[in-house]
Amino acid sequence: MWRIYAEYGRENVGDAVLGTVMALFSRALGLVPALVLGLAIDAVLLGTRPFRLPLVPDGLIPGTPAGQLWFAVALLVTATLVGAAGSWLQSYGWNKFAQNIQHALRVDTYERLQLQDRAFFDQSRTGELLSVLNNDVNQLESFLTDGLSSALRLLALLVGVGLVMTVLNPWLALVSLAAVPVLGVFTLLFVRRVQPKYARMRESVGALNARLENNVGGIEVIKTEGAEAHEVGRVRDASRSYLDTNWDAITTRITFFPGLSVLSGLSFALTFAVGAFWVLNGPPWFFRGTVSPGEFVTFMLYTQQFIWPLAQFGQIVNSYQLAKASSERVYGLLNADRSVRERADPVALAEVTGRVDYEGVTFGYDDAGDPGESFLGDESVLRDDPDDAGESVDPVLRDVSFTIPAGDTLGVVGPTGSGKSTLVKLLVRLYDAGEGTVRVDGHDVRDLSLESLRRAVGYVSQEPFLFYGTIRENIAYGTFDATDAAVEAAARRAAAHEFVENLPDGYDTVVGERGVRLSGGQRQRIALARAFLKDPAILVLDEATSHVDTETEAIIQRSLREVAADRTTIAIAHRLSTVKDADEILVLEGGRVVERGTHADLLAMDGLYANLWRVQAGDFDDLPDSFFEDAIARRAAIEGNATTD
Ligand SMILES: Nc1ncnc2c1ncn2[C@@H]1O[C@H](COP(=O)(O)OP(=O)(O)OP(=O)(O)O)[C@@H](O)[C@H]1O
Repeated sequence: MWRIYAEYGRENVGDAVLGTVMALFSRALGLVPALVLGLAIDAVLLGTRPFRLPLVPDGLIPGTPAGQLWFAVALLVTATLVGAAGSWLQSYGWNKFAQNIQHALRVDTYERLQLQDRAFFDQSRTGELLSVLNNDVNQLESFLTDGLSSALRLLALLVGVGLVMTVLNPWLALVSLAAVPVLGVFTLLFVRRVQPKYARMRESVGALNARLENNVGGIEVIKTEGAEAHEVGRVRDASRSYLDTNWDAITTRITFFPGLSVLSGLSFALTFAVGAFWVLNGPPWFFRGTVSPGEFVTFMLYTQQFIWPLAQFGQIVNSYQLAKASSERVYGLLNADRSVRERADPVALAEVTGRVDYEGVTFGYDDAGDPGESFLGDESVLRDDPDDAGESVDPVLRDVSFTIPAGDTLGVVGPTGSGKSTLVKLLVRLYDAGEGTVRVDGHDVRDLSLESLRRAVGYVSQEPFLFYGTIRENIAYGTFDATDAAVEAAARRAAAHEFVENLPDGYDTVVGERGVRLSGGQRQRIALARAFLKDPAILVLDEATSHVDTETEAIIQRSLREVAADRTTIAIAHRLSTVKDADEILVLEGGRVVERGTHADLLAMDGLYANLWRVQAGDFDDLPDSFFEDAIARRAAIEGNATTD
């Protein structure tokens, strides 16, 4: 928590100083009424001491009792009004301080989150991340606004009122101040008990958010599977877990506050008893001196000002503990380690020719960061099944080597789960290869600046993501300064222009969250248009046309021939006709390159590719029995693998 003050407080220190000065000022003014009241009783009503006030010249004080009374009233009113203005400025300063810090922290945390590698997101639950970015950052508000200012006010009180009380009557002050160490010990006990409870409570908020976010995202499956009751049960469990952890913290907290009040009340009663005895019978025990009724009233009012805020100390400690639990989660995210990092002095690719080399590349998803480590520590609820954490899985790519000369097209085919998508994810460094090297234009991708690497590569994934917004915004995503004409030209190439034109608002049609208002094939064409508009040196198409009908695909293929003519292209496809004209085709099986060559070479080899080609041509009769046996074995291997993932 203190780190937040150190790192973010500096820029907003002016607001904090304003808040603090005003807090102390209004607190000091708060001392005036009691002093004036006690003086008025003794000087005006009882006439036992002269009407004199510290810091006020005697010349200003009226000589008659009536004048003194009105003077006292005027002082009371002025102190109240000026105190209120001071307290407004205090709130203004501290609220501004808190809001600005939260804003900066939220943006920094998001920026840091964006830098995380893909493996981090694979291991994290979206709802949990949102919970940290939102709930935990917001949770800091109460302490940032009030915590430090209240603590400072309290300190000023302890010192200020304590001093005044000591000056007024040191013996009686001793009786009142005796409560301080007792309350301190009591508070310490509370902190020890409540701190782990708050940490658990914040975790269960995260888990509940993750569950809710997951369910809203998966609403279609929930409905089509008729799983509503099942999901209500799971949400109930997550909510119950939050309720239980929160209730546990609440019961501790609600015992603490009355406990503090009792201790404060006892201390107040003790001071009253000793003081009243003193007024009536003279000093008790070894105490010395006299106490007038007016002094006694002043003293009791100060004691009240001193004791009850001490009880409020509990509130500060409580909001500190809550904020601490949240700040630990925020810093957990800010400090989370990354495996994909940029070198200190990365090479920026300027003129990209587009040569790509893979050299002995081996990769397994357990290379991509230890799934057992979470940014929230061991007790994280990020993983559904923590027992699986850290389990080693077989490499997904094994010793893969190939070269794509600049401007060539590489087709990648192979059975499902053979590692095709993984292969291209290493090119854009969504993950880093465990062994071996991936090079672009002769540079190891790990030496390149991520910005220049990703600018050089246009990547259309299997399930493209569209943002909530218009079609135009989605196509121009990443090429934010594109003109409308360029957007339209890219859409034409991706065979998207016609359907976009037929939408009610054309390019200004809002696609809904994740593009839900479009069909899968339409989404793919928007993503293709996005890549065409980016005009990268290397184009990666991962099943980029799998959802479009064959007729539309033919149109896209015609454009692609033109688009791919002068740039390096990697095309992954199940539909072999898509890659038939590639300069080279790699056939992956179980993460290994098992065949390579042109379409004609591969047919001539009469291996896996030739058999897959027969399958797609519908020539099942020409397939050897070994093809089916291998396919069944492959399925079993993939499914076996999936259960250990
Ligand atoms: N994020 C991930 N974490 C762990 N394992 C993964 C992850 N993504 C993929 N895998 C596993 O890696 C293997 C290869 O997956 P990949 O997506 O590269 O295959 P693919 O050949 O592209 O399959 P498809 O043709 O079905 O798209 C699969 O066994 C898959 O279960």
